[in-house]
Amino acid sequence: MLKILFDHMHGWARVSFFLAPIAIMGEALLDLQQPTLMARIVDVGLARKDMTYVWQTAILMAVIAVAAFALGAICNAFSSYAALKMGQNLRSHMLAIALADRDPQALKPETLITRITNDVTQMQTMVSMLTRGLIRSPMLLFGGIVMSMIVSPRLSWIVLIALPILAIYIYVVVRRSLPLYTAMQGQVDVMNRIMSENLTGAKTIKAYVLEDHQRTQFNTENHNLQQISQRAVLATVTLAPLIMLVLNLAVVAALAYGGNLAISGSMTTGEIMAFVNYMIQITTAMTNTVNLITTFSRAVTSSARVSAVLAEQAGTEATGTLVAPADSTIAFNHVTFGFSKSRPILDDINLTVPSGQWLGIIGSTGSGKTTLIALLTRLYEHYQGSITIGGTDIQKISLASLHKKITVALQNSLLFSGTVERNLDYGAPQATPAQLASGVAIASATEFIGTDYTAPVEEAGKNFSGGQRQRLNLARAIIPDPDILVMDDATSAVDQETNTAIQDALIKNRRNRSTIIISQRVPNIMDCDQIIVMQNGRITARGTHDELVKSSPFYAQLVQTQLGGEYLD
Ligand SMILES: Nc1ncnc2c1ncn2[C@@H]1O[C@H](COP(=O)(O)OP(=O)(O)OP(=O)(O)O)[C@@H](O)[C@H]1O
Repeated sequence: MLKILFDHMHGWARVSFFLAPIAIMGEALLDLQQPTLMARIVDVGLARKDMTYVWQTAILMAVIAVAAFALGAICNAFSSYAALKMGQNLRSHMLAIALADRDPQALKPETLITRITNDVTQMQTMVSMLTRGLIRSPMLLFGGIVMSMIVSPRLSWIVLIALPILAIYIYVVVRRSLPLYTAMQGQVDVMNRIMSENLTGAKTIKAYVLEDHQRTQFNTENHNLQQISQRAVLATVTLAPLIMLVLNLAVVAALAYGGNLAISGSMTTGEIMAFVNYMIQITTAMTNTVNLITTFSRAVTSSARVSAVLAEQAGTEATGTLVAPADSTIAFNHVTFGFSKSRPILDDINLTVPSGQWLGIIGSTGSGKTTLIALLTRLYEHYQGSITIGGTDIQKISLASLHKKITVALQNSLLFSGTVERNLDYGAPQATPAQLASGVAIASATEFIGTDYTAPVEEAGKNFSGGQRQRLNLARAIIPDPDILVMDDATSAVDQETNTAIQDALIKNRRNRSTIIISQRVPNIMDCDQIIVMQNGRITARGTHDELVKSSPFYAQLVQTQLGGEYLD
């Protein structure tokens, strides 16, 4: 955990982290002087009726109080700065890892959100408390014990009885409550997942009239959270009152026994007052230590969850520094890939798409078409065989250069909230108005967005229909003018007429661009230079449309179903 903290504190934040405890040490030392000075006012000043001594000591106490205040404030400022900077850096780092993660399944959004917000906040609280409390509380605790014994050695048995009782009780409570707090954090993750499913899937839930089912599921988990929280709270509910009870009993014992000693003349009033004050300091320090232990343990759980995210970095550090070659020939050489070792999703794929050619991919659902593109864009890298572009292994090409060369329009690409323009120039911030207009026209999006690109886009583009969203996505992929354009079922929700218009516009503007079209619609791919048929992770047939209708029963069947018998002749 400390490594995570240090790694995310730089410059002044790190200096502040070390200066804060020094300041608080000064504050604690000064605080420890006050009860002794108070005793002197009573025992020396008041007893001798020496008002000069009383005033001098009182002024000294006031100066010490102001100095302690200043040191406390300095410590707070330093520790807050260190905590805020650490949190800021850690959050940015985690988000960068999440964005760079090329396996979107690895980091689940709902747990990621709790980790970036809640868990980092826990760690920030711990940095503040660590710098303040880790030094101050033990100093006040042990300093208070030592000082109380020096000031009133005859009352020290009260401390020696009270403190072990408290220490044992605190140990038992903390041991019982810590696992419950850890379980609470896990349950918050579950709640976040259900909340996010309910909110994002609201339409589906309504369509299937599943409101009651979802409500029951939510209420069950909500009840579980309440139960765990209740058990955690119950485990600690007696702690603070017990500390107060022991303190009060100790004070009563000090007054009773100390009073006796005072009457017999073997102890002074000031010594009793100082002892009582030290007892208050000791119990306050104990309460703070308990809070520190709870915060610390929560932060330990949080840091384990945060470090699981940071560990993803090992898998996300992109290799490759080369610039993508000008030649766009794509080659898959004996590529085999699976999410688990037992089940290959792509099995010995061999494929060449010469520069500037069009490739059509058709096949059964789940046959690995999208995965093929995921490999080409380096979303997953643990495959056997090699993939090259222009003869260069794609793993040697920098991600930035690769993604400039290839753009992908997916079936369900996300639109970001903002304006149409912000979405269109996402991959090409320098695009000119003419380039934007050209991309929009090719994607047949002009009819519904017109030429005013300042129109608003709501969260996830929900103020557009499915087909309109796809056309905006397609425009976004075309605007950077990539050498290789991939369309993965990118027009599946678009009506037939618009689909044909898009096909025609793509052909008209093809220049020398390689294009890969994944589609279940034969008309979308039938004019491609090469078509591959995929089934169960393998390429089972390849050729032109005319060749495939003869050689592939699967393809011929699709043509028969979608276009009718005359296309088979
Ligand atoms: N992240 C993942 N983890 C585990 N399995 C996955 C993952 N992504 C895809 N798969 C599995 O890989 C197989 C191929 O999926 P892929 O999306 O490539 O198929 P597809 O041919 O594009 O299908 P469709 O036409 O339905 O879009 C499927 O069986 C799918 O269940």
